Amino acid sequence: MIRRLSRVLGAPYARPLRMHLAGLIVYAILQGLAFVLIVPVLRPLLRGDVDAALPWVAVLAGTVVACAAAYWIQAQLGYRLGTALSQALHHRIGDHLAALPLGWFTPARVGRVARMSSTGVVDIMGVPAHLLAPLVTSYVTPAVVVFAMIFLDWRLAVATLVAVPLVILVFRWTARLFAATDHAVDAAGVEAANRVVEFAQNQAVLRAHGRSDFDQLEAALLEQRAAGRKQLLRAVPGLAAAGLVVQALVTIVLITGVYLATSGPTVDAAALIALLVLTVRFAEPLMAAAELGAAVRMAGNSLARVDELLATPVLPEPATAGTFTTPGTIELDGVGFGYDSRPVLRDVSLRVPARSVTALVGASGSGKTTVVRLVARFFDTRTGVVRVGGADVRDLTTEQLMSQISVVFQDVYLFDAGIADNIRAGRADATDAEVAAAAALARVDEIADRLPDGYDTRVGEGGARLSGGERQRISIARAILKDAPIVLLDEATAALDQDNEAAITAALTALSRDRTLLVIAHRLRTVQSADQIVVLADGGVAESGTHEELLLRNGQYAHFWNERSRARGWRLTPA
Ligand SMILES: Nc1ncnc2c1ncn2[C@@H]1O[C@H](COP(=O)(O)OP(=O)(O)OP(=O)(O)O)[C@@H](O)[C@H]1O
Repeated sequence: MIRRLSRVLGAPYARPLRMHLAGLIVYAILQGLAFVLIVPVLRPLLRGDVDAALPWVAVLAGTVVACAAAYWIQAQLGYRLGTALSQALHHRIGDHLAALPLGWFTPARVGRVARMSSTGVVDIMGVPAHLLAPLVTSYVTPAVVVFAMIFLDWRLAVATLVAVPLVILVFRWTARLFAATDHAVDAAGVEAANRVVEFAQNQAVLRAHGRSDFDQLEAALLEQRAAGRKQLLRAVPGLAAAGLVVQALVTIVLITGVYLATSGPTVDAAALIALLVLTVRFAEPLMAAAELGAAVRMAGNSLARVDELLATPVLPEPATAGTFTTPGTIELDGVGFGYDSRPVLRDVSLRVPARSVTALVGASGSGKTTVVRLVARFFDTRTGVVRVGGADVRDLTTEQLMSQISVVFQDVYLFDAGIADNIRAGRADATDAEVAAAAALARVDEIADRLPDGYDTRVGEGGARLSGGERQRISIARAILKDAPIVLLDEATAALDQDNEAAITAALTALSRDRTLLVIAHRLRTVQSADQIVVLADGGVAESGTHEELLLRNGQYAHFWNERSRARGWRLTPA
């Protein structure tokens, strides 16, 4: 666990972790020594020789003080280390998330990351903060006393040592019992947490269907309970046996001591008292050690999940920045891609010239969104090349690629901040005047005018206080402010009221002026007026051309157009 923690956090933390462990061992040894020192203190006292005991009392007092100091230092260190670890883990997770391909972020994974960075990190920081100390002392302190006992009274040492292999065996057995069900308990916990989030997020759908229950959550909670119960049932024999063996150890020491004391004056009474004090003092912690081991293993599981996340490959970044040979262009050349083994795109080639509008159309599931995601490098292609500004996107740094592209998707996410702050997310150093100009072009000024605090009105979490159309206008203002040469747009499918519709049309016209636009088009007007229409079907480009050219060709597009524009169906909504 410590080794893995050191590896995950890197060199700066490996040393403090090792130091903390060493400090704990020193503290445990000092504690053991304090027990052992009872012997030279008691020996003269039992003979009635107080003077001879005094120097040893001083040594004992010194050891106790040193022990208390060591305890204080290691407790401080452990707590500080725990807090620092939590911070470092959050940074490591955050840095890695920032470098992962955008396509990695599915809701289930986001749920897992949330759990990992909350309870998972708390579990992990608990190890140095408060689990390691009792675990180390419950093993090391008795070991020191038993070792010293070899020199004080070997028979008492033997009596203790016979039980040690048994203790070790039983503890390992208990650990194995816990470990066998750890994975199931853990997986059930993750599943239940994800389902709770899903339940909360889908309240609108559930209520619309008159449902207050959610079978999947119910099932996940039952599974979690069953997994916990199964673990307990399987581990109980081990825990009981551990308790029994520790009790047996105490009894063996007691019986041996009493036997030696009663069968003649051969036993060292002081050593016996020290050993008895130790066995009584450590019986309980030793029994608890089996359970503490389980908590440490749970933390180990959380750490393994963090490790797994950190091992998820990030998008490889080139060492040196690429060069744009044809700024503002997009090109897909023989692109093949699939989210899993099923190919979504087989061989897509298309070219979007600078400052032109290309409309992507095709049946639902034909891969329009996938094409746009590949241009923004949410994923890397399996075959073929995606070029932006003439450069292979894999040769561009994320910063370079993102400087070329603005993305306006349907599921616009706004931060719970003011309208102006949300627009400024497009370009952090924009002046107020620039923000206002972008807002005016995207007709956001109309929204700000009717809100109580104007541009400073907070939009609520995710922009909840605004309508879908209003959110999209803010996102268009963001893109206008960013002023990237290429705009990737997923046109809204939802029907908008007339005002919003007109405002968005005006905003999009402003956005596409002098820019390259690749749009997943749903409105007839957008498709009709595009410089180029690309029809996707069967994982490839079925046909491409202008509206007139494609109608003349009388192929798939003409067929769709005639059929669906009459029925106002397909994926095109009338302007
Ligand atoms: N994240 C994902 N994981 C797995 N499969 C996916 C994922 N996203 C899309 N797909 C699948 O890839 C195929 C193409 O989806 P895509 O969203 O690109 O189509 P689309 O043409 O944009 O569809 P629509 O018009 O309905 O939005 C679909 O079969 C879809 O189920």
